[in-house]
Amino acid sequence: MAMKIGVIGGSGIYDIPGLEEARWQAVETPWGAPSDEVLTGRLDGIEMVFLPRHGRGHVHSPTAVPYRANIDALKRLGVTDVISVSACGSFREEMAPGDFVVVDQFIDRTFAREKSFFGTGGVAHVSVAHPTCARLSAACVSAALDAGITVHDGGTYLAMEGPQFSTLAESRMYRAWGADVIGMTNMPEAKLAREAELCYASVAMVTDYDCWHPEHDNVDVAAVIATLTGNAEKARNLVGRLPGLLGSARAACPHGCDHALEHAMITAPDKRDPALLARLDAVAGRVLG
Ligand SMILES: CSC[C@H]1O[C@H](OP(=O)(O)O)[C@H](O)[C@@H]1O
Ligand SMILES: Nc1ncnc2[nH]cnc12
Repeated sequence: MAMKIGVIGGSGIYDIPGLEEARWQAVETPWGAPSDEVLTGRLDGIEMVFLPRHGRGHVHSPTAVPYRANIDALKRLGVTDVISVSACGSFREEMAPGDFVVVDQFIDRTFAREKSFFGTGGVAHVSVAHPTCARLSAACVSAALDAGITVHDGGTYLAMEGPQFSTLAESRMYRAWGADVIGMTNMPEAKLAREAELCYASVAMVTDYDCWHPEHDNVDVAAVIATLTGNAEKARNLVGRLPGLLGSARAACPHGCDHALEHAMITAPDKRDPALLARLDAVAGRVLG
């Protein structure tokens, strides 16, 4: 199978320059419109699809990002591996602004979003014990090291609803829970990628110390943007190295991301809702036949 890399760009990352035959194109999905048109093209001979999570011009709030449409659109376009690039706050002294964290765990505190492609008439339960792909994450760590970025291999990302930043009590509590970084978007994105049988890795770029650190100012958008200006360049450098590391011929995922739905559907075939099955054509077509 051919490798096709999808990149979801977060705050401060609204395009990726340097794609060959780059073209912005609209994609329709049964879950509505994605955040924006997608940018398709090739990098070092590998097909790439880029999607700005909040839309160009940062239109969608974290709650309003159409997560299901975004993941469906990438799947529909034949993407096999998704790299999420996000801004985040840090709960650890040693994870400093400017550092990257290749996240491997999440605590999902979001509550106002559609979190699954499945539902009445088509119930499925996938495992998210290991919510990111270890193979793809390892490639991101290598790409970051090659690019001279200070990168932390693994970390727990707390996904909050927002759009307001955390209170001091929340920030202290999340630290005590063992969270390493905080953001507003990687959930339900990671869960939906798993349901769609896509390998998913999350590169979180530290922009601030949230509000827990006695020697740093409380986070605000100006601080995030100031750090992001440098981080965005680093992120593009990282992404530019991925085609060389991943290669064009893709072996099946050794961790089973691309077979996550194998034993997940529990609704009896004669009880399934044809309308829902139709919407699942791209996401679950492999198992629904
Ligand atoms: C602009 S500060 C808060 C905003 O930034 C992060 O966005 P993303 O995860 O898409 O990079 C954070 O999650 C909030 O949405
Ligand atoms: N401290 C923070 N909390 C939530 N989302 C963020 N994105 C960047 N910094 C953040």
